[in-house]
Amino acid sequence: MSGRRRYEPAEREGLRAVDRAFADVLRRQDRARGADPDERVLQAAMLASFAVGEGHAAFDPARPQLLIDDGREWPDAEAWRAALASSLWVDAPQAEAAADPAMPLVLEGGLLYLRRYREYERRLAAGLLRLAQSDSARSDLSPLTRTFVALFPQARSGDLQARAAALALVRKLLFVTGGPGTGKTTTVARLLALLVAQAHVAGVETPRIALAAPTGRAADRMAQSLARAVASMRAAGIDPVLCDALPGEARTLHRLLGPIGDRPRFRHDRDNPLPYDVVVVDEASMVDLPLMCKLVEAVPDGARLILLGDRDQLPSVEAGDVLAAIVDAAGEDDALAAADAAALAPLLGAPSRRAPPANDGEAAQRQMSLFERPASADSAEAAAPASSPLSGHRVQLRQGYRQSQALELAPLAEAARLGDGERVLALLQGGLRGVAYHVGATDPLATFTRETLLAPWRELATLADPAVALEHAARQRVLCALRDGAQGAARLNARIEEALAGAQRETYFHGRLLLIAENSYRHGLFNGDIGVCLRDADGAAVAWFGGAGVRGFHPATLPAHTGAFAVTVHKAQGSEFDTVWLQMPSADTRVASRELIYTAITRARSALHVCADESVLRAALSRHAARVSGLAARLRREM
Ligand SMILES: Nc1ncnc2c1ncn2[C@@H]1O[C@H](COP(=O)(O)OP(=O)(O)OP(=O)(O)O)[C@@H](O)[C@H]1O
Repeated sequence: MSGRRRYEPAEREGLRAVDRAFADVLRRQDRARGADPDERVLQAAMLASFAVGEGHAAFDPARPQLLIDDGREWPDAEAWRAALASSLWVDAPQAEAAADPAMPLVLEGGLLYLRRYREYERRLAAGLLRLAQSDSARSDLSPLTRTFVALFPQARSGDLQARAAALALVRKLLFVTGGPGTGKTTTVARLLALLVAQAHVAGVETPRIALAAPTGRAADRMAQSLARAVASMRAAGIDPVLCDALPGEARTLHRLLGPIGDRPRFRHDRDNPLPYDVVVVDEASMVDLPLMCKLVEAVPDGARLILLGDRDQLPSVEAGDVLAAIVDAAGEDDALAAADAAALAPLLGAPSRRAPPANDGEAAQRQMSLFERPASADSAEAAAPASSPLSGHRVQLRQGYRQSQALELAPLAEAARLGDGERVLALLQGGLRGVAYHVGATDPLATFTRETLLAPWRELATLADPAVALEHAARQRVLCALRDGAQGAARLNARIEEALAGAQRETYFHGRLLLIAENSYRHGLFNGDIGVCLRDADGAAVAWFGGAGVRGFHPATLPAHTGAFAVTVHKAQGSEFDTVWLQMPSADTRVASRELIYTAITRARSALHVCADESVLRAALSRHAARVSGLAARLRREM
């Protein structure tokens, strides 16, 4: 949304003024109509408001400690829910019905929602189920076999990338998930070429394809990765007609949906859907509940939505843990259902020769499930649960392909993903190529690391060419768990600036890195965009940004921005850097989680420095960035 800033994590243990004001309004209205306010209801109302600020979709009366963990006594969850159920402020609509707009709160599935967020969740679930239930009519896929084999030579040996692409032919809704470098973009390039080929075989128009991502930076990366994937398809001899049909640019989701000034509504919605046949969204873990709802509603009937992402990354800063909820609803298992296996057999390989005739139902099912198991690492998987409408809509890519000679990241990322603190510490202490562990370090500017940290930025300050400086600007970042505090991004950034340019520095000194903190369509600058300040020959400061060409701005005209030598891990989502310094706080904080550490370390391309106390790392790795949400239950139709 133009002009809106993203909330960043701060160490905050108390309700906000806005949460108290909400309860005060309800209290005054209770009194105005002569009723005695029920303090348990008002307290829950405050917590429901606070919960949204903390990234939850709702407040769970059984888990108030997720929000405020100061040892206080809380009401009994069932008694609390009973009080809420009898309150005039709380609606309890049927699962698929809209809540009463006169009621500010909704109690559903044991969770207390602000009505607006309950509606986002309900509408999102309805939108996803609409797409999931409108799968393509089954057609004979044999005419695509030759193209498919050219695109996926490993298809018949259980290649999950091939499976994802094949499923896209029969699904209107598909989630392709996997860690960094597992080939999500590569798969999508090939999958899109396959969809184009399918249209050509069917004699229908080439599908209109849109690529989008939550931030400008992520959209740029998506476009670049896709361009590389298309170049490698051309080199492999894929039909140039298919390659030419793929889009060359990716947009932010806001741009795709079409903002209307600063209003929260978009030009494209259910009544005015997007003019595309295929919409692909990268970095889906960063998309929050309201935006995902608006996106899904804007996808027209009959069009495809393909979401790419890594569910182990931090959830969106704002409310909702949407990708994780979707993946939970789809089930961890991605074995092919029998009907899909049969439909995709011309591409992925025929069912076993021992397969019985198709009319032998039960036996066919048994035989098919032998065939369906992927030949890869997942052969131990159980059959896909048939219960969820989303099962069979997700493929999890598991093999990492991005090899770095310099950085041995994979075992560390895997241990962090699993929250295995002992293994992470053993790996860090044992020494991994490209990884430096500064045990107990609370300050990357301390003498023994100071010059290593500052050297790349001192070099940046010697550059004059904006394009070269911008390329250099992406090389190194300090990533912090928090924005505030001694090890927070704000203070560290200021100290790095002082170390580079002195206490008396000008605000826009030569070589200063900038981070845009809000979307501005007027400038074509977006939350998360990184720029660099350079002084021209006359000493005037110009802030340079990449994206659609190299563009210079007078710093005074920029939208809200901060320094960018040190940023929060949240702000770094969707970006990669040659060198990452992860600075953990000196004491444990509930903001630090395994998802935060996993996200931070997987931003590194060739070098990683970890500055952390062992106990802080252990505590963070033992914690999930848990979010309260009813989305998975709604998608499984359990709510
Ligand atoms: N099947 C494959 N065989 C060989 N190399 C592959 C394969 N799939 C992907 N790669 C290579 O692995 C690298 C990472 O691929 P890609 O960018 O598609 O991954 P990604 O999952 O989209 O990464 P990210 O999470 O960073 O966006 C690329 O260099 C790509 O060429």
